[in-house]
Amino acid sequence: MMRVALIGCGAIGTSMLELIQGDATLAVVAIVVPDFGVAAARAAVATLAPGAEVVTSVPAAGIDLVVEAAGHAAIEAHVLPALKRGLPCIVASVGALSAAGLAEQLEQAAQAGQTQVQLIAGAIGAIDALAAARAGGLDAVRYTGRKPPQAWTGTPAEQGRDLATLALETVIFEGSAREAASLYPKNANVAATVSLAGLGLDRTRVRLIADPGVTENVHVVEAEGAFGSFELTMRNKALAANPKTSALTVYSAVRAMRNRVAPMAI
Ligand SMILES: NC(=O)C1=CN([C@@H]2O[C@H](COP(=O)(O)OP(=O)(O)OC[C@H]3O[C@@H](n4cnc5c(N)ncnc54)[C@H](OP(=O)(O)O)[C@@H]3O)[C@@H](O)[C@H]2O)C=CC1
Ligand SMILES: O=C([O-])CC(=O)C(=O)O
Repeated sequence: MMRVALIGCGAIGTSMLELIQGDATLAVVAIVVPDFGVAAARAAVATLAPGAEVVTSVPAAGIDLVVEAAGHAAIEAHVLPALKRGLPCIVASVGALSAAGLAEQLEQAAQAGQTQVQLIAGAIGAIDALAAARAGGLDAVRYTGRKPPQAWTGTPAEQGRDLATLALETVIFEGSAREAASLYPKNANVAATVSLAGLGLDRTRVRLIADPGVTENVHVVEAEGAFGSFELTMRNKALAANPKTSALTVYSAVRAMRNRVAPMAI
């Protein structure tokens, strides 16, 4: 039985707990949330993970794996120290690596702890193909993220426009994956993932679109290189608890956890 510390108890965290309830190979024994979130998290996990303690940092002992589903700030606060202590970590907030030096810090921490940090594919597919294609050389990688207007609330997309009354699809951002991930920390983790698997944060072109004509989170990746080319379109259903976040992110995190304990991984 693998003992897991889950960082974050929001839309992804609670859906993960629901999905792995009763899984004999995985036990979430600790749930890490900010100080002010402890009471709410205790209520939320009372039935989903009654054996888990709700804490404000990863416990010093009794943990085999750390799974982050909290947000960019949690990487520095919790993932870096856990790696240094030798705990393997699974990370959903891949966009955090857009911050200068953080990718290198994660690598150094994992080396110091003789462990590994795994960046999950999350809401996007074809990361395996893209990362493999990189070995042969990539020429161009473009990512387009299209979500309903309400998914962009609380972001710079609100500047100069009223998302609630948007009538036409509107490009709210065009630029590098690094800028996208840093300006839209809750909406453009996928941009960072695609770029880290492919041409890097600065050479991957990103477009983000608020579109009143869609109900799903639509992610498109176009890649060209020595391998040939591909175009991928994902039409992801969002989690009811958070319109910014695709349900596939939860399934991706659960897959990563199960692959750690399964006798055969795919
Ligand atoms: N790779 C991918 O494809 C995707 C990645 N993501 C990433 O996953 C993150 C979580 O998504 P989602 O669950 O929908 O978001 P929610 O806002 O629903 O939940 C976030 C949770 O994390 C907690 N939290 C926030 N900061 C910290 C911290 N420093 N330490 C511990 N816990 C913290 C929050 O606590 P409280 O409520 O008390 O503030 C809350 O419980 C996103 O911010 C994004 O970075 C999201 C979608 C796709
Ligand atoms: O869940 C999604 O559809 C994508 C997302 O929010 C992100 O990339 O941060």
